[in-house]
Amino acid sequence: MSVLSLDKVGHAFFGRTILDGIDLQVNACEIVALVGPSGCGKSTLAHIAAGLIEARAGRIHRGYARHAMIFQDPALMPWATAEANIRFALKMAGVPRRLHRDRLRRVAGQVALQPDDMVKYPSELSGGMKQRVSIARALVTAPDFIFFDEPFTALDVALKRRMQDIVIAACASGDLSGLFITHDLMEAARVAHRVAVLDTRGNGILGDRELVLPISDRSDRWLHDWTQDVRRNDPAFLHIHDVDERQIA
Ligand SMILES: Nc1ncnc2c1ncn2[C@@H]1O[C@H](COP(=O)(O)OP(=O)(O)OP(=O)(O)O)[C@@H](O)[C@H]1O
Repeated sequence: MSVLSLDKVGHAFFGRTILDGIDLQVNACEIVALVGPSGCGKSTLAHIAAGLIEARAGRIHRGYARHAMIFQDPALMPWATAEANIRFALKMAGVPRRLHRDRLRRVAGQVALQPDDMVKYPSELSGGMKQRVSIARALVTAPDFIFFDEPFTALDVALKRRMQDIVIAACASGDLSGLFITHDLMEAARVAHRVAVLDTRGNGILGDRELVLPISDRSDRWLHDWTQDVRRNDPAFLHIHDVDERQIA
């Protein structure tokens, strides 16, 4: 059963078509990664799917109860501690105050934030710690769907891996579904059950591939072989590269 369904979605900015004829489904308890080169419209599509932008064309059906979003920029309130930032999400979600302490403790454990970290302000936290707070802020409201908009693109390789592990563990422990936007095929293969490819010019979904091996069983070797295989043998994936052209411009 699909919990998110995009039907012939299209969008334009100032008369320039960015997305056209996008059909995409995410099923219950499924993480779908959407890959494509920089500028092809992935973030715009995620924002449309999450309801932040109204699509110019097509239909969107959301069958989940509550969603959360994790962006590349953690966008924490600078005047509030890590704990206050996370607690704010609880208040916005209308979670009764008596449940806050328990929820905060649990989510801090999930993202490995220590009590010392929780009382720090964003300016006192490293990039990785800020992203942990942002993941905690998303998880604390107990969403059943998460939109990930290139959340780990700015992080170094080791940190990126740790963050992916947090996401993988969180998804495995709950009935979570999600749409994970990334231009990094290896990341997509690491966190998702299915990888869909957006056309370079946002002109439809070129194809998608199911990853049958359980996420917890995917070794680095397996991930490497899978990405090489789809790049070489699946026409939909031919234009996907691990390198983000913005970094080599
Ligand atoms: N608010 C906006 N106004 C005008 N043009 C926009 C706006 N947001 C995005 N665009 C344009 O739409 C196109 C798609 O942008 P989008 O950010 O969705 O792509 P992306 O695939 O997520 O790229 P990246 O991987 O670099 O984040 C780009 O050409 C971008 O310049």
